[in-house]
Amino acid sequence: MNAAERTIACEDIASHPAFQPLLSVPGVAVDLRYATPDNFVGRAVYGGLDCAYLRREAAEALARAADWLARHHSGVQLVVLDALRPQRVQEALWAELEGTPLTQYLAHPARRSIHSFGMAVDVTLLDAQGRELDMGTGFDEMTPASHPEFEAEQLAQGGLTAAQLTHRGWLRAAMRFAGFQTISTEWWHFDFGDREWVRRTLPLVI
Ligand SMILES: C[C@@H](N)C(=O)N[C@H](C)C(=O)O
Ligand SMILES: [Zn+2]
Repeated sequence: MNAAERTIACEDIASHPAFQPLLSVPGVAVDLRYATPDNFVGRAVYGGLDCAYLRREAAEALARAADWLARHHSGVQLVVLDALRPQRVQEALWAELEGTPLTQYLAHPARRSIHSFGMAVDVTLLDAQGRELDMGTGFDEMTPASHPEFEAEQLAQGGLTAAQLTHRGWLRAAMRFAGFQTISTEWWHFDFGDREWVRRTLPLVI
């Protein structure tokens, strides 16, 4: 397969059989922050693009995570903050942070984000009233308190509370049950499948 065959234009996703709309995933709310100015860039970076999709296998896994939550924490629901993110948007996000230490919170566009294959998702939890559960930091808050790897230290130092870590634990348990993997720097980010396999094998959405 050559490079052109291994890319899909975001504009063609709606009719592509490998992708599933997020709105069809049962038990999951959708609030794509990069489609609004409520993100670290401060403007809607998706423009007119419809990015509310995941690859089918990741969407099915998200439905399993939602089902696990419904069974274990009644009234608590997943809300998707970002999912499929075309390569052009990853490049725009990178340009915002380039030259700063905050690039540690982004996949380099040349290496490819798992989001750009439709195999990563940013999620948090809503309570029964539709309010976000307190996770200690907000989505894309690029500070040590957002790092799962520092949670024990943050708890000991009073930077995070036990309740906040309990909420993160519910989210992580649901997502891991469904087959997602965590990363060390962002509590909200989950990848589906082996990252290197995804990068080697799946078509990039541009
Ligand atoms: C920017 C942030 N929300 C994110 O998704 N980071 C990961 C690591 C990525 O860029 O793939
Ligand atoms: Zn992410």
